[in-house]
Amino acid sequence: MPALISVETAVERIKTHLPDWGEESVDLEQVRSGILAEPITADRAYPAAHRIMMDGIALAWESYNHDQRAFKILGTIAAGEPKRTLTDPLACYEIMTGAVLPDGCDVVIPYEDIQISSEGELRIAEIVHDQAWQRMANIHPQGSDFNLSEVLLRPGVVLNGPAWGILASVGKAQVIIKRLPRIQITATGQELIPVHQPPQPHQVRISNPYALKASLISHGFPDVDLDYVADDPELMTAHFQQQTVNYDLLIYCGGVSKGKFDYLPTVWSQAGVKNYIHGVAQRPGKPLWFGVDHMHQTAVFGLPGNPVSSLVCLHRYILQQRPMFAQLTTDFEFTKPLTYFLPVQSHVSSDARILATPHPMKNSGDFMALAPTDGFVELPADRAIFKAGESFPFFPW
Ligand SMILES: Nc1nc2c(c(=O)[nH]1)N[C@H]1C(S)=C(S)[C@@H](COP(=O)(O)OP(=O)(O)OC[C@H]3O[C@@H](n4cnc5c(N)ncnc54)[C@H](O)[C@@H]3O)O[C@H]1N2
Ligand code: MOO
Ligand SMILES: [Mg+2]
Repeated sequence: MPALISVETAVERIKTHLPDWGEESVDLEQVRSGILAEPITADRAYPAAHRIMMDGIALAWESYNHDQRAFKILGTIAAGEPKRTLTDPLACYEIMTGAVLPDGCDVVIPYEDIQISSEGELRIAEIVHDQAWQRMANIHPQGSDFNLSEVLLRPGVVLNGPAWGILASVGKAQVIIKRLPRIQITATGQELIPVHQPPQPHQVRISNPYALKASLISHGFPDVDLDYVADDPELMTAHFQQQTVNYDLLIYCGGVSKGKFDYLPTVWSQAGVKNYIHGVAQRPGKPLWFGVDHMHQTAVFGLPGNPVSSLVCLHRYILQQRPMFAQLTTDFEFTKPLTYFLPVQSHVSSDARILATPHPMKNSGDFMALAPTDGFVELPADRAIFKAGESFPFFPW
């Protein structure tokens, strides 16, 4: 293993060398998570016409302003009808939320403030609660949200609920997004057995791939397959050569440290993968390996096999989460010159601070210690004492 690099250098190298997996067009009907890859502009003014905001009556504000309070009702206008015209300023239309304001009208009085009476065919709306309405009250003016061609969403935004609603509103039936990587997670290790088999004392059930896949899915990477390869350089080489063609991101766990059976770094190098990281000054996760098979545009991560190490490395380096900040609730000490990823249980205080209670694990194989936690904080390498009340980057699971 070469000299250890810092967490910041590792993050920078990944950012620099991670392949660009291009773009793809998705159908609006396939709504899913993703990153927008094109600018989205307003296809017309929003709203496209003066839009009614309250069910009630539409009339000429000048008449109201001249103290007229009773208006003959000429008809009823629903949302979805083309624009009408009020020619008699002493009259009004009943009108519904979402309808287009008729020409000749410039105020809407809600039903709550009027009374309607009938004399034969004639129907009269009388304003009974006067709220000193201004011109255009209860009307959402044309173009008051956005003008034609204004940029609504920029490339790079995360497609969340509001974004998909905007895409639908502007008629984007097809949208260009960043292509998500096809991901395979491969477990390695002679000691591993499938989950449904009873383990002997020298065996452990394969658990890392399930934890990693769950985190990938919950952070917007749905396309994840699982696999296993034995600790055998020939099998590992064959596995890599086959899978680098099928996937964009190959995540292996285990087999990247200094052991006699940690073959993967050699296997990858001999298969032409350019190595950018092997060893980061951090705990857990020190033996982290990262490289790129430039011929196939495949990113290759070797996550250290200890379960807490692989999960922390996935979150810190592959998911590229933007951290929040959280305050420690108790003092914590870690004296080695390594960045320390400390599992924490978080909660939000009544004054809107995220509080992080440390749940240190005994070692990086102690996966069960993560049960009460919901993420980890990153404690810098150049300090040993971390005080209650201090804030640090917080990465939720
Ligand atoms: N001489 C040294 N030894 C070790 C060093 C070192 O710097 N010098 N680093 C240690 C650290 S730190 C870690 S972390 C581990 C990482 O080792 P590997 O990536 O080679 O992982 P393995 O040896 O294959 O496994 C380690 C441990 O994790 C368990 N494991 C692996 N895969 C799974 C899985 N899919 N599900 C559940 N558990 C898994 C495995 O059984 C081992 O117990 O190396 C240290 N050694
Ligand atoms: O860093 Mo290893 O990940 O301590 O167990
Ligand atoms: Mg090992």
